[in-house]
Amino acid sequence: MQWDFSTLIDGLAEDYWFVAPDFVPPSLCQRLYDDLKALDQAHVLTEAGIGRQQQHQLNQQIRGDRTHWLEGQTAPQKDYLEMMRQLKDALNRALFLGLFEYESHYALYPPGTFYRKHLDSLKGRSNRVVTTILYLNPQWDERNGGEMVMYDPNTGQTVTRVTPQQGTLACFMSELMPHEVRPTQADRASITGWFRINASLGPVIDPAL
Ligand SMILES: O=C(O)CCC(=O)C(=O)O
Ligand SMILES: [Fe+2]
Repeated sequence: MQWDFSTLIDGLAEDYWFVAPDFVPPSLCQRLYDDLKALDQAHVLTEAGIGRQQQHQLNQQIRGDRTHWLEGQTAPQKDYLEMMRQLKDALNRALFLGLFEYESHYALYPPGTFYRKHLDSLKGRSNRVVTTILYLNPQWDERNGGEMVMYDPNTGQTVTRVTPQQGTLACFMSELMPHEVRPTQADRASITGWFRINASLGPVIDPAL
């Protein structure tokens, strides 16, 4: 299947962010959602940490989700990673971003959890360039909260509030757009991913986690 990313690319180029409901078809979303639920039932999701490796520290005050890296072990993961591969190529062709790879994880926020306002990439310190988030819950009830709120980097004003409804894709420049996950009152399921540039130093390459 060939995906058309022209509206996404225009939005990203103009505003540094893009959000579209029903961007990913329900059939693929539902297969991903079932895949995530099966992983959760198998108790393989891990509590998310802040930072990597040595700096990795659990911090429930900042974020409360459980995650699992997508590595293409199942058919729906393969299909989604193929879609993101096409998006990477389209972004590189249109915007010359030099994106090198895509790392992504399932995330499950249990009731009462959130992710405080943050940037996905600190200037000059990370190689995450573009963030993508696909929401997986069918029929999200707005009374459950759990919106993703994005802020203007200059004014701090709210730019958009995104309901985590199945099929909605959000996309933004990782270094620029502060955002947060408001407290959720129901299990909230998504796939967060980052397109990265290659931060290789000499012969040592820097693979995705
Ligand atoms: O799930 C979301 O809406 C955002 C998640 C997020 O900000 C992150 O994982 O860095
Ligand atoms: Fe984030």
